[in-house]
Amino acid sequence: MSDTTARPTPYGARGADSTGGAGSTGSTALGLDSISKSFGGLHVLSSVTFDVPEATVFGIAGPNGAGKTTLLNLLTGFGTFSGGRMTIHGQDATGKDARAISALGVARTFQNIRLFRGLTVREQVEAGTYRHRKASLLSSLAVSPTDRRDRQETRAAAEEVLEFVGLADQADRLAETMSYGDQRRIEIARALATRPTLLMLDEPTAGMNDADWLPIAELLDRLRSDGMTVVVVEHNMRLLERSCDRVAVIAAGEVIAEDEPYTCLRRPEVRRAYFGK
Ligand SMILES: Nc1ncnc2c1ncn2[C@@H]1O[C@H](COP(=O)(O)OP(=O)(O)OP(=O)(O)O)[C@@H](O)[C@H]1O
Repeated sequence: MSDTTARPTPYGARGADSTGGAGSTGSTALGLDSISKSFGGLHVLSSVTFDVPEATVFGIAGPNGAGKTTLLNLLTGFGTFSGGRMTIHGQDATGKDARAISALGVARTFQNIRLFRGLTVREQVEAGTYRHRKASLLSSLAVSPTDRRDRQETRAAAEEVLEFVGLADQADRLAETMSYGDQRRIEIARALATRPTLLMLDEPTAGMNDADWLPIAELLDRLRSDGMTVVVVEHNMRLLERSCDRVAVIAAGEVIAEDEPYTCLRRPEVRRAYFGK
């Protein structure tokens, strides 16, 4: 793993170190070295090793039960490593909890949609800006004279993110009334509102039809153009091929292939893992 403190620009290329250009800087956003995880006697991950370069989209594929979500959980501070080492933007992040991982610039979405019931689209995203606000989440959601300025900043930040993901015109709708695809985009918007430099998405197109997943794929393209690093766990082969720079395939807890997507997904060992032949 390379050791670097270089940071990509946040989405929208507004970071102080912005070069205004797209594409990888050549340094490592996420480095995994021999990660393993067991639940009791059950070995779920064995010696998972790969590097994710900055400003790239990296796919993680594999059959059901392969260990993809377990890996994403470890990488975001949910659960303890049984072995191995992880770096984020060149810093050792092994064993850090979710709060510490978030402080390193990581945000994630979950396989099952986790939106707050009863909040509008805008409020869902405002909740994500909380990490950067002086006021508490509750007070920043309330309209009070004492924190009006903070409230305005929160609103502006949420609107900027909603514009970016194409949901600005839906901001005042209750999130639970939105389509499944839009709810997924709200989740991504909420993660982006934390201003991450490394975004991890767990099956962002699960259950979607073409009309829904293509906007997600286009969103990944724009995030990469703006310097974001994205790790995406996906079953959607078309998205993996279209949007990823590299893909790692995990089967039974081991990385069985890692390459650029077209080649990787056609390897015989990958076909065997998926189709048994
Ligand atoms: N907390 C846990 N305790 C025991 N076993 C677990 C736990 N979490 C996951 N597992 C097991 O680890 C294995 C990998 O599960 P995981 O959810 O990571 O797979 P996955 O590749 O994400 O699957 P899918 O594509 O279906 O979401 C499974 O056998 C699962 O039952």
